[in-house]
Amino acid sequence: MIEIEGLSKTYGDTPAVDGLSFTVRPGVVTGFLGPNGAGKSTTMRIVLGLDHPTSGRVRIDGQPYERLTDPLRHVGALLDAKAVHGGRSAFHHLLCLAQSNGVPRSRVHEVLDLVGLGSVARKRSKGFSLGMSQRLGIAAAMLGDPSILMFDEPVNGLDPEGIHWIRNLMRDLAGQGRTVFVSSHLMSEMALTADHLVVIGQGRLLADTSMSDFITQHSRSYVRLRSPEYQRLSDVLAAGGITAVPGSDGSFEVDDGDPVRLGQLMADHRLVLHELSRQQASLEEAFMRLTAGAVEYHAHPAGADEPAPAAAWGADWRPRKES
Ligand SMILES: Nc1ncnc2c1ncn2[C@@H]1O[C@H](COP(=O)(O)OP(=O)(O)OP(=O)(O)O)[C@@H](O)[C@H]1O
Repeated sequence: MIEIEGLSKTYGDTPAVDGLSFTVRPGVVTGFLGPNGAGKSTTMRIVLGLDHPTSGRVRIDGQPYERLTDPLRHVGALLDAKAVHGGRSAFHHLLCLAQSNGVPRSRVHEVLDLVGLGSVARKRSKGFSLGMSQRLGIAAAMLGDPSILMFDEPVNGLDPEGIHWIRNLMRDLAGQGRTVFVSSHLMSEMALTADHLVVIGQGRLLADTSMSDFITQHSRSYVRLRSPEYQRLSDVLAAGGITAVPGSDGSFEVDDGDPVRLGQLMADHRLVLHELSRQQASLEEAFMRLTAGAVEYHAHPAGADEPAPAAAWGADWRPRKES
């Protein structure tokens, strides 16, 4: 596992990471989320010993990275897909890594086939597309058959087939009992891939929880009802003591409503419904609500003189208490 304890990193006056503590466990895919500049890449670089923390410590299977013998056999990482010597072929790039980590040559062929680059193994990597470079980076991460894998934005540049492939790969790796730690800004993809989430903002920990708990705690859940008899629906709800707010398309929304109870109530009043559906916000909505106050970079709305105000949406929203 990866254990991070009281980690801080300051560049000049900029605190990139600020007192972070969390543990990434084996057997599940852990998503690492945060707005731009939140400190995700800095944290991952420190885990790999590529940067030194200002304070705090990181342990990989109980040891600091520098103490690992043949580190590629313990932890494989994809941080920057384009950080490859462009004059080298995919095969030679991987062979150099293999030789310096006591990995047999045969494994190079294995990982090239695994990521689908077997047919271009002898081509120089400078001609590779972003998606091909990502696949080469994933091959490098897998080279030492490590128990811990870290991927920084691995789906960046991949086509839909590639995205599907890496989603299954990460889930398979976790299913084999490995530790999989992955950052991405693609929330829909993260929702399908990760079981657990670590969310940071401005270098600080905002959440360390399961995917389902994160969505439940940081989003609104409600039941939507729609009927051709709008006024009768409103009256039946009010008579039943149910607080409902008008939604779009002539619907009503009942926060934390029970669809069974609502359906029975409507049946008792012989009211025709065109919709009775439970609505749960997406990971994207939950993420935006949680991090609204921790977003550093805001776009200027077209034609506006001022930038969009920080935390404009969701600023007054509070996470629900755990029951
Ligand atoms: N080498 C560096 N020198 C100075 N400042 C840095 C350096 N690396 C990162 N930073 C700063 O540290 C903060 C965190 O950056 P980091 O790249 O870790 O964030 P991130 O969460 O990975 O962002 P993104 O999602 O945009 O990739 C930012 O303010 C960034 O400008």
